[in-house]
Amino acid sequence: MTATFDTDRMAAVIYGSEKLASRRREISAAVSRIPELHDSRPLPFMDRLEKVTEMTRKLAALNKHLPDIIDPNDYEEGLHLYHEVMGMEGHPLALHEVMFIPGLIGQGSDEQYEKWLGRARRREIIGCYAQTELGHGSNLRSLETTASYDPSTREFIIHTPQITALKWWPGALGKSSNYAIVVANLIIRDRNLGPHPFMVQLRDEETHRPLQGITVGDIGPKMAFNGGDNGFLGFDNYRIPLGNLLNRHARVEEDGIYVKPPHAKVGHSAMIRVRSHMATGQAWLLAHSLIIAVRYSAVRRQGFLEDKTREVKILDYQTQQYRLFPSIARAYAFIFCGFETIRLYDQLILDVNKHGNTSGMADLHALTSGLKSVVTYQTGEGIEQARMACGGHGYSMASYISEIYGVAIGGCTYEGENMVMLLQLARYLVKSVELIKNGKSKELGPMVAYLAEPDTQEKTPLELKDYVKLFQMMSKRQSWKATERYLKLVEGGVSRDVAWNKTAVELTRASRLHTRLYIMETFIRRVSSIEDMNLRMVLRDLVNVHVNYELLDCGIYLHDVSLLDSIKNQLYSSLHSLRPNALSLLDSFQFSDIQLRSVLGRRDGHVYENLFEWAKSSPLNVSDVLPSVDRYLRPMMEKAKL
Ligand SMILES: CCCCCCCCCCCCCCC/C=C/C(=O)SCCNC(=O)CCNC(=O)[C@H](O)C(C)(C)COP(=O)(O)OP(=O)(O)OC[C@H]1O[C@@H](n2cnc3c(N)ncnc32)[C@H](O)[C@@H]1OP(=O)(O)O
Ligand SMILES: Cc1cc2nc3c(=O)[nH]c(=O)nc-3n(C[C@H](O)[C@H](O)[C@H](O)COP(=O)(O)OP(=O)(O)OC[C@H]3O[C@@H](n4cnc5c(N)ncnc54)[C@H](O)[C@@H]3O)c2cc1C
Repeated sequence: MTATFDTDRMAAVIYGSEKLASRRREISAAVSRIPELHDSRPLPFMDRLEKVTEMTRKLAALNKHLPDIIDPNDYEEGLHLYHEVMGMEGHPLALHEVMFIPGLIGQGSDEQYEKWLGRARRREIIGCYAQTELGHGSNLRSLETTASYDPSTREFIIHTPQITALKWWPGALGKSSNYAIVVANLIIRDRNLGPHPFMVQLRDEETHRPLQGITVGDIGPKMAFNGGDNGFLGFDNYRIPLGNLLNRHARVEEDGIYVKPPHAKVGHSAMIRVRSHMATGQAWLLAHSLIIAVRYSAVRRQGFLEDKTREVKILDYQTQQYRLFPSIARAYAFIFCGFETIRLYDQLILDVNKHGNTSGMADLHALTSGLKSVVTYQTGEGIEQARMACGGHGYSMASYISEIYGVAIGGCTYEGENMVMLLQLARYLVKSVELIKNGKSKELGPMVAYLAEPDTQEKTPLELKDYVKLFQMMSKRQSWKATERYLKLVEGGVSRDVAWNKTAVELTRASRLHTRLYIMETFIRRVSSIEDMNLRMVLRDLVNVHVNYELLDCGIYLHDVSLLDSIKNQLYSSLHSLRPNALSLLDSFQFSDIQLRSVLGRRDGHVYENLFEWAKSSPLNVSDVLPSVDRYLRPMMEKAKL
């Protein structure tokens, strides 16, 4: 089937500009010409140590070739080059670019930039972000690592009081990093001033051996990210200079006077940054799995429809389309709302760092808390459907989908466990409803203004604005329902914390609906702004799949469920309309075969030949008879014959 649009033009929409889309193609082509940058053999055949070694080898090779391939100051080009060469299984710089440098930029003073930023950017030093501990990840107020100020030497003494205080999980901490931003409780004269970020050297810059007073290592294999070295870290009264508290916002004077930051949570900026970027990151992961599944579904033939002389492509089955197409729509929706969220984050950082204006922090915190939770969960769902859509071959590592799944669902946990983050957004929604109840609707931010709208009669949606209206109504009702349930318990004498816990499931439902509404609205807004009519029409088909699917999926929140019948019919017809363009919508992401690392999803479509070659290359097939057969199996069978 031929598509009705040009994939290069769609790539420009996906990546935000024609220039970046074409630079991505050039970068992929450049990488394909440099064998040193390719995996030396398929990653799924490697054990953990081999993977870590392979990632480190490629990283060093990449560092060498990088200036010939990209403009080192261009973040987007760099990101693409990294994804192409390093893939998604982790590497020594994984946290350096994502949290260490941004953490330093967000929290460090100009003087501290002078000291560490250039060195970090040149990769003279490698850093990570060490916050989570063995005993606590979500509840930052209970972190146990301390940084006690000693005015006599103008030093902080960093200490791990017990095993639960060991830092645990930080990416690239175990074996690669020689520096870390360590989040520890600042203690001055026995007063605990809460978690603050400190720049800490962990290893000797010459020998790479841990410094005296530091215990550091790898935490072992994980569901994914096994090319990376997530680590543990302990401190035994380890001293660092006063100047190592990252002090753009909070300061300690030499005599121990504490100067507090303009907002209590301004030190969380590195986390907010990652959360703001997660919607686009997860969209790429979802798109990775979908292109594998859709390419395969366009090759695989199984069973018959009308024509009994030729089996049908499995992509023509309505169930296959229902399984895959709503996720294609979500991948696009996540990208568009992701870009919008990144813009909001960039604006906030400018406001905070340049003008000391922190007024936008609560809004962005609420938004990104909900967004990271909904997007990671739905991405996981979509990838798992993509795997099942490939039948048995999806289960093989040749598809690479299980690796993508493992990486993606890590996002449900890191940067704030999803339930915990949904409850953060819920605090914002409850406060908003309380404002309305107290006659202060004018104080509502634009994203929650709909919570004050009166209920109207539900009617079959005909235009996109009708879908938005219905979604707003469902979301509003759930926010009100959850808030009223919570307030009733409080009014009945239950403590706020217990009342909150007794309402928590309803609160998370409200957060999900609010976030899904935001995703839907940004998707519609972006598609409506596209000038190229050809592209806009295709994306409009995708939006149709999205709005109908989302509404059906949330149908239990409607009062009049009879509406669902017509929505179902609209969904089935929009799936059918999308079929000719489904593959090209994913080809528009322009992932190279090198980047995809999937035998099943290669561009050439020679699925069976490629699978057979892959199987033959299995290390188990190096000899016809394995030593384990000689050692155990044959003697066992011989014995049975006696
Ligand atoms: C193309 C190919 C693609 C390939 C892609 C490959 C992708 C792979 C990507 C890999 C990247 C991997 C990177 C992973 C890195 C992971 C790193 C980490 O996980 S770092 C550790 C992260 N940890 C967390 O996120 C911890 C979660 N917990 C918290 O954030 C907080 O504790 C909390 C938000 C749950 C609560 O905060 P707390 O400080 O305890 O606040 P209070 O309860 O006291 O609340 C008071 C008040 O403040 C508000 N609040 C909280 N945080 C913020 C904030 N940041 N900004 C503004 N306001 C905030 C909170 O809501 C309360 O408000 P109130 O008005 O009182 O209701
Ligand atoms: C792949 C990966 C990479 C990571 N990288 C880093 C890193 O680079 N640096 C770093 O510092 N950390 C990192 N982490 C750690 C990560 O940030 C934490 O695991 C995460 O914040 C969750 O904390 P936790 O593990 O303590 O879970 P817990 O908080 O113990 O969660 C366990 C369960 O308890 C529930 N729960 C907890 N609190 C509440 C509550 N208040 N209300 C309701 N339910 C609750 C949760 O919903 C969850 O179901 C990484 C983790 C992973 C998986």
